[in-house]
Amino acid sequence: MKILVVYYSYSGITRRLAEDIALITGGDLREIKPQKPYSFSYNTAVKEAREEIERGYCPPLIQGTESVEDADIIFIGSPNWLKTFAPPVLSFLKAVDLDGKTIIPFCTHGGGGFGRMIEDYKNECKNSIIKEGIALKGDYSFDELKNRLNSNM
Ligand SMILES: Cc1cc2nc3c(=O)[nH]c(=O)nc-3n(C[C@H](O)[C@H](O)[C@H](O)COP(=O)(O)O)c2cc1C
Repeated sequence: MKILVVYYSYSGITRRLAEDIALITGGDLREIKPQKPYSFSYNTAVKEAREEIERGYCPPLIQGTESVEDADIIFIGSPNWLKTFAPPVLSFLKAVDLDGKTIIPFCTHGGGGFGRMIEDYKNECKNSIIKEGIALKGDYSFDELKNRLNSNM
């Protein structure tokens, strides 16, 4: 069973979670990178994110859209941005063929859990099997993650 761990991370917390998931599951790691990075200023980044999410904008990517044909299970990770996944993840979902794939969403957040992310994945990936997924705050422990992964797979 081939596992792929795909993620977008703005400030590194989701990257760490993605790396831990890849380590525990033996999956391949793939980072999604937008052509134009979001502002280093948190407040400006929130404004940019809000504007893009409101209009369903898919920012062009410089990395991450290679074929996922070989993967059976795809973990897809994002920070919770205004209750959903970050726009570069939407670009990824639209760029690759996820039909028939099992998707396990994961996110890191500042208290809002998945928000409405799971519903948004279900809307975007109508022909995929969307599992319950893993939402964690940045201060999760490796053992906690291991337990959550065991109950998800
Ligand atoms: C633009 C923006 C919007 C955010 N919106 C939310 C939110 O709606 N709910 C929440 O719990 N956290 C929110 N956060 C906090 C992030 O989800 C959290 O810090 C996350 O762990 C960051 O992951 P990263 O380091 O991989 O980018 C937001 C952060 C940013 C930058």
